[in-house]
Amino acid sequence: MNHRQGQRSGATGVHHHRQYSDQYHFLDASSKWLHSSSNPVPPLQDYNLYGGGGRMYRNAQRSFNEYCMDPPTPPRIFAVKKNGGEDDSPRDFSPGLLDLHSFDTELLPQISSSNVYDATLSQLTRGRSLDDPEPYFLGKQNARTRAPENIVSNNLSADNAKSSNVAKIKVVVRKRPLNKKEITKHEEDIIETVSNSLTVHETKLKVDLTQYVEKHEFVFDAVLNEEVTNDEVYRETVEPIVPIIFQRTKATCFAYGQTGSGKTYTMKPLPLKASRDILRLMHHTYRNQGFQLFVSFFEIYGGKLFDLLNDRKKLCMREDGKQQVCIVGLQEYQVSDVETIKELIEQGNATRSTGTTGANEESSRSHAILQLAIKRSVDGNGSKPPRVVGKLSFIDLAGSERGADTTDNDKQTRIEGAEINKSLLALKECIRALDNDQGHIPFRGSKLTEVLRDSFVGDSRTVMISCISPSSGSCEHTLNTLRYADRVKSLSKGNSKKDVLSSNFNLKESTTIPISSVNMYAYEDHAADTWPDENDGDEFSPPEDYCEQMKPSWKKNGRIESYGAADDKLRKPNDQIKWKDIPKVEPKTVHSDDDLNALLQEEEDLVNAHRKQVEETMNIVKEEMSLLVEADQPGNQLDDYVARLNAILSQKAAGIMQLQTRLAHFQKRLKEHNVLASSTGH
Ligand SMILES: Nc1ncnc2c1ncn2[C@@H]1O[C@H](COP(=O)(O)OP(=O)(O)OP(=O)(O)O)[C@@H](O)[C@H]1O
Repeated sequence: MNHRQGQRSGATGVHHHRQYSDQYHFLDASSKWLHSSSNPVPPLQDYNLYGGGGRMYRNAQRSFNEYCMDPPTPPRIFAVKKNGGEDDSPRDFSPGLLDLHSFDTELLPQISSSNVYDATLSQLTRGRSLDDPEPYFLGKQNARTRAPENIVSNNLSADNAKSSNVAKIKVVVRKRPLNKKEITKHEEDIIETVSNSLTVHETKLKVDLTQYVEKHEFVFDAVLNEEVTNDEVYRETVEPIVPIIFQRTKATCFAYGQTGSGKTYTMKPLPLKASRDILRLMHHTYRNQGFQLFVSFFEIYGGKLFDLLNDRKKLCMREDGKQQVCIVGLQEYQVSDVETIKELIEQGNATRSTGTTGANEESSRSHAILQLAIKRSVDGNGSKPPRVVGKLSFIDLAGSERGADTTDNDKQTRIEGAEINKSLLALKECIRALDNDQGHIPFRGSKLTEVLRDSFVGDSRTVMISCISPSSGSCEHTLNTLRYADRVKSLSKGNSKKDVLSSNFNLKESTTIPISSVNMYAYEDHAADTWPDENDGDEFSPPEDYCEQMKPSWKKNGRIESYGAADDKLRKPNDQIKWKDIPKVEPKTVHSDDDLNALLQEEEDLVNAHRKQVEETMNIVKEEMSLLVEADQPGNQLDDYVARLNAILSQKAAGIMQLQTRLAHFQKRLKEHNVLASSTGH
């Protein structure tokens, strides 16, 4: 019997503590009490009380995360106040707290958040216990009638809390407000959000030119509407993963969406907010434990790496004997205050290559990766270089709409677009593999996924923020973005079909990738610690002939094509196309990296051919419409009508046949991969 069990007595397993002041930890709405240095968090002991609802809940969750990183002892009782308080909104608890839910003590809903502190800590520090009847703040007696060991055995150890509290893949959608341009053009807001679901109201035309609205409903882990602030975005996305990177967990968070949808607006503040929290943890929770924070920032352009904090020095990526990826020569800065981090981020952003698209003047055209690495000295006296404990990288990958425009005459722009599309395809494969705990991760599909290699192995987390524009003019892109997000979400185990409530599309299972740009925040590797020396090797110089310093030529010559034109050309594929015939690509389909590359290329070709076919179909439909109008006119020429209709139908049939042939070929390739992958055990 351990110390804790020894403290229990009676048939109900009730605790009897009489020295309360240092035995309770209260997590209330008042973050000043929780986090201020003048009022440090008391050591967590037997009882922990969490408030629920709105800000109080989030603070509770944050503190819970912190606590679970390094609990002195497993907690005994968690009290959760829910469905009440200031915002009075019922809330679901996150998986981590859900575990606690069945063991909680519910506080009376009428106790407001601001009163919880008074109603709890002040009571208990005055000598009352949760064991004592205290109707003032205890609603139900759950905690006092449940055996404490149930709580201990229900995943409240640090490790379990770590893995259960933050979902492996989280998909969040953020809708931005209509901008001035859209308002001037009288574009409508077609996105309706309710809780974690959203509906796209797509206006469509029938053949007789009458309008109708098609609704597309989606459900995600969270849907953030136009009123949600960047602070709230942070709390919903990155904040929960900050504490776990102290425990060797890798996290990937990326924003995805068409140009101008708000990716940069959404992602830009996140690294700084994360740094602030990391430093706070280092200075308080992990004070004197030897943790250090390092910042690095680089970009991938045209498959090459450039250091954004070192005069755009060209970098090289190498793999060590353990297949750890490292970026040779990447400059890392040790930081201990938020101001310095801010300056570094600004410096990197200013160095980053951006270009102007028709839709967004500040459009980014490369993938930028900002890393926050947490390291720790193992020997305590600083004689050995610190080793990486965890890293959180913030990646901004953008500009792929230009790749979508197949009519783009600018070769450079087309190459950029193709590279980004390739990244998206490869990323999807990696996330698939990640969520299926596959041994083989197809990270070689693109430079981006190669760099992110370590994000896809071991205990890692992925957060994807899908940014969407609310305007009717962006409907096609918005649907593409949401389908991609939905596809990523459906990769989560047990999530497969139920996520789309009533989608009219069969595209969900298709092999298409929406053509949109991506911004990512991602975790990067521990590789710098293991290459070229297996044990430490934090600092190393690149081989001279390996990394020559040079400025990219596109810096002077690059130009960005107008994006707006592409908008009209992209249309949802005709529903009659038998997308449902396309087999679902299971993760096992990947055999080797070369195979994957070839497959990715074919997928891209198929998508391009499909797009072209849709464009042609649009033209044909226009022709058909005018033919119908003519046919309705008095005195029309029947022979002429029949001949033209014949020609149109033949043209349509030929286009469909062509695409079907290509599709059948691709299906065959997918099957081959599947067989190969199965036979080789991948
Ligand atoms: N949630 C929001 N609230 C207010 N303004 C927003 C929001 N999201 C985006 N904006 C504004 O919309 C414009 C475009 O946003 P942003 O530059 O973030 O787009 P992007 O998706 O990063 O585009 P690109 O892919 O071209 O880089 C900016 O002026 C930004 O300030």
